[in-house]
Amino acid sequence: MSDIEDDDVPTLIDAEVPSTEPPEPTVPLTIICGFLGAGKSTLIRRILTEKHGYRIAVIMNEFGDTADIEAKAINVASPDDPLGETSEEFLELANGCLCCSIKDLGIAAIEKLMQRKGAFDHILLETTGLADPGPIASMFWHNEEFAMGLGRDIHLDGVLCVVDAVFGLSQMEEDKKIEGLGESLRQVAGADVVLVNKIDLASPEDVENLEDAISQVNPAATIHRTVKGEIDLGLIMGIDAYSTDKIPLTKAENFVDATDSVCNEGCAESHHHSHHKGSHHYEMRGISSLQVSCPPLDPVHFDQLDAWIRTVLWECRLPGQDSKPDQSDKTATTIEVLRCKGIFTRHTGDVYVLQGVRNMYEISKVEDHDSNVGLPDEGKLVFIGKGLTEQVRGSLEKVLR
Ligand SMILES: Nc1nc2c(ncn2[C@@H]2O[C@H](COP(=O)(O)OP(=O)(O)OP(=O)(O)O)[C@@H](O)[C@H]2O)c(=O)[nH]1
Repeated sequence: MSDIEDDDVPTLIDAEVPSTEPPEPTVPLTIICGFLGAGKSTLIRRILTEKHGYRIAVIMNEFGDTADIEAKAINVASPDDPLGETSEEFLELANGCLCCSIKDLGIAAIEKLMQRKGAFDHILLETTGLADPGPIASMFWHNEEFAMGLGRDIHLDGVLCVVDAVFGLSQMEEDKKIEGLGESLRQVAGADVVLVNKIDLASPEDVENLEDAISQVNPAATIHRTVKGEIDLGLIMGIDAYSTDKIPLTKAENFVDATDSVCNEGCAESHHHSHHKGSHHYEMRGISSLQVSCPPLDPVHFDQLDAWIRTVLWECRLPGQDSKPDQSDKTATTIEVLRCKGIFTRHTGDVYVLQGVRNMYEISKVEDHDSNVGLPDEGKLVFIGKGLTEQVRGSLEKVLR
């Protein structure tokens, strides 16, 4: 007889078998910001009324004119509210879009919208003309609270900024504040896609100058020219600008030539602003960008890059610098990164993507990249923000080589 007691007989433990079901897809969310009067409402009105085949939920601060104009087309559908007392919160439109009005960007309102998940495929979130999209973007990206809740249903697809082709340049130039940066520059800096709208009212030369200024502030944004927000919605939605597990097409293009812009006015070719090529440091009114080539990184250099980003984003200083510049020293510049992106390889050949919004960032390996998406010969890192001087560039280049 065995001396193993019954109790000792190993029993099978119910191990949690990983589900083979693919995770539920999350709904992409695009933040729309724009200069005052640039044409945000016009774009949104178009989206809410035209037959385009997309089921989009648009969240706006107030219905305003949009709802008045579309009142006849609106079918207020609220089974729980036959009297329509709360009908101003959700309106289902004839073209399949859902219009939602919220007074603030509180998570609760968006949660309410998500109860209608399945009724739409994409969310557009309009901000007021003066909003800095950065804090809103970070609310939807890598925020622990968000990840536990709404993050299971929503992912940030991109930030779209509408700029007035006529007044945009002067708005950007005038928009300097004694302390910090003006909102128009923050909007351009934080955008993944910029619509230069009202090009029917501006000369081609003025449009080019404006696009140059936009590229100076944000070389990684894709620029499209529009009249009355007329654009293929596929160019502004589903761009996956914050993805860390694949390389979005737009981004790869941007990294190959960050100053290309595409015209939607029947103009087939991209516009090249060749005088910026080869330049790696741009500056406009305190806000600037750094674009640095990145060779394949061995483990030491990879760790150095990670530590560099951590120090710059979290401590607003360069590694090796004791502390952030003394606030009373007017000549010293504090570093403030608003957005960073990058694609690079490690010495093993694995491709990595860097994504960052303000002080949050992620470096992740691209598991399965589409070989059709051309990678640049060398990796590229782009930082957009304040105080990104030549000294900062030198410091970054030093840790990479
Ligand atoms: N000529 C021309 N007018 C335009 C174009 N886009 C918008 N407009 C007009 O410009 C004015 C302002 O447009 P809106 O769409 O209200 O601008 P907005 O960005 O929503 O404005 P705010 O919310 O007040 O900041 C309106 O009278 C529009 O009809 C365009 O491409 N060309």
